[in-house]
Amino acid sequence: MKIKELLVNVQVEKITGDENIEISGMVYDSRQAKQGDLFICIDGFRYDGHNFIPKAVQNGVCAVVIEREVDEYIQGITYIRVKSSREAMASLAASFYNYPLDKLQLIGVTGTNGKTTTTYLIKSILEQAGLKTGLIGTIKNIIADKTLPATRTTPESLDLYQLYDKMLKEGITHVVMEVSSHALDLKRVKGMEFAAAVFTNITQDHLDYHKSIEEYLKAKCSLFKQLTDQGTAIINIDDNYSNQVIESASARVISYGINKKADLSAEDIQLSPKGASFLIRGRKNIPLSINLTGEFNVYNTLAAVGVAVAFDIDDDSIKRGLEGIPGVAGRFELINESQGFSVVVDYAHTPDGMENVLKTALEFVKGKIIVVFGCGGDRDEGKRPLMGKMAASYGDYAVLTSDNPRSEDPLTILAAVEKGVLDYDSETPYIVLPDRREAIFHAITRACANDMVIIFGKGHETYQIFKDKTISFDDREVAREAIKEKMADDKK
Ligand SMILES: CC(=O)N[C@H]1[C@@H](OP(=O)(O)OP(=O)(O)OC[C@H]2O[C@@H](n3ccc(=O)[nH]c3=O)[C@H](O)[C@@H]2O)O[C@H](CO)[C@@H](O)[C@@H]1O[C@H](C)C(=O)N[C@@H](C)C(=O)N[C@H](CCC(=O)O)C(=O)O
Ligand SMILES: Nc1ncnc2c1ncn2[C@@H]1O[C@H](COP(=O)(O)OP(=O)(O)OP(=O)(O)O)[C@@H](O)[C@H]1O
Ligand SMILES: N[C@H](CCC[C@H](N)C(=O)O)C(=O)O
Ligand SMILES: [Mg+2]
Repeated sequence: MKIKELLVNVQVEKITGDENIEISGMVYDSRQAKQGDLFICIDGFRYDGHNFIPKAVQNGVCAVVIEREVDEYIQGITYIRVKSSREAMASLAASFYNYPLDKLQLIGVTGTNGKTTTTYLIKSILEQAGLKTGLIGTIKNIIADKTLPATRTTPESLDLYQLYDKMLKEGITHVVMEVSSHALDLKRVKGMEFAAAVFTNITQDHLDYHKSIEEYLKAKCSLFKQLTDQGTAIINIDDNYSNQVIESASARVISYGINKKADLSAEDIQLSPKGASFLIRGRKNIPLSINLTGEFNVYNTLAAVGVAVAFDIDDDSIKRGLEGIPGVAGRFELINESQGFSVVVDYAHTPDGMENVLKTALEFVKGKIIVVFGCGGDRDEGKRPLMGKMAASYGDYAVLTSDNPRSEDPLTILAAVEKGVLDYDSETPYIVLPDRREAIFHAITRACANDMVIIFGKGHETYQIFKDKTISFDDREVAREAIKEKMADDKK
């Protein structure tokens, strides 16, 4: 494709060099550049992509997109200067892949918690209705029967278009994706129009990035300005910020909730460790028995039903779709080795997520609740004491441990968490064990009949990120090992 043709929807400030040259691919990372590629320079948080132009040229790129003047203009290379490289990337990718979104129905899910779960529920309903649905999100990206690894919740615009293109080639008609606040702020979904957008909730997280809850909310709200004219906003009316989200919606709204009057609500909610049963009321009246527990999953279900209403899906498909899901990996996943106590691996990594799960556990756990958790390094520091407070207020015993310390010292993170435990309630017994394996073994060794050990924070993750290395680590595998060892010891 000629550069000139690619630039139709891009606001170009200046072109230096030949705009008639052909490009064969696009990249935003010099390390991935190949012969004939266009390299898009992004001025990032750690590096400035403009500094890697010589490296990209060495790797064969014939053109670059820049957003500032550079010291040296290499001969034979076409330079396209734009106002914003990230915005230009989204437009360039759309035209490079020949506008796949013209033929796909896009459904976006945003909110602090519940995005992954809700996307799986939506996919399941749409597929029961016979609609071929692709999925993009935290755990993995799914295209028909293929799965592709996910490195982030919402990929960069270029990677998104690559996925849409693949999906279209596989006959997919609907795409359900998580849209993180980072993605909205960093223009990863710039220019993409959504047929439906879901707002799950906003609670404390990511204030390292957004700096204030208002900025965080503003990023989330922007998704609802990207709805098509016939699109639908599906909004959790019980959330404190729902009004602001509704105000920003450029299309019709379907509300859902349990406490306030809503278009879709739930009644007669019964929870057990294995699932929940309830009646959907309002725009749909459907009795349901799902394999996901907790009131928060009733909310996620209502959100998915809202999308089904938007697409005019029949009740049978909705029921089969929701009841057919066995659970979502690492979300309240029960680890069962026939031990006499329960072990749960859950991805809660915010105070609100923890509170929801702990409140759910209190509904049916007869013994003690033992909580194993930590907080991510290089992430919102404000949530650390708050998560400590949740463990102290709902747990009977807390094991504070590492959860992806990244560039930080694990003990510094744990000191902030410990402060939350102590400030809330100095009576709750706890121990600090930075080694996560040791922490999980310790918790499981202490569990007695009818207790529940809840291991928070890493869910489906299969790694632990430290300053200098990333190691393989899977809470579910380690928990199984610990249970088996305890059962063998108990027999002795
Ligand atoms: C805050 C954030 O999102 N940062 C993302 C951002 O980083 P950055 O702008 O700082 O990029 P950078 O590393 O400084 O590099 C600048 C540019 O130089 C390029 N480069 C760099 C080195 C080199 O040798 N050659 C080269 O060309 C890079 O490819 C990039 O284009 O752009 C990078 C490239 O696209 C991303 O990898 C990086 O995500 C990092 C890994 C990250 O951790 N992001 C998290 C916070 C995130 O996005 N999370 C959300 C929400 C999670 C949730 O709650 O669900 C998500 O959607 O996953
Ligand atoms: N609707 C909800 N409200 C509050 N907490 C929830 C909700 N749904 C799930 N959770 C909790 O949050 C955890 C993460 O859920 P999920 O992966 O669906 O959220 P997410 O928004 O995709 O998270 P991420 O931001 O990491 O992508 C779950 O393990 C559970 O503890
Ligand atoms: N998407 C979230 C996931 C956090 C999961 C937790 N294990 C951590 O590493 O903090 C983030 O990147 O903030
Ligand atoms: Mg997610």
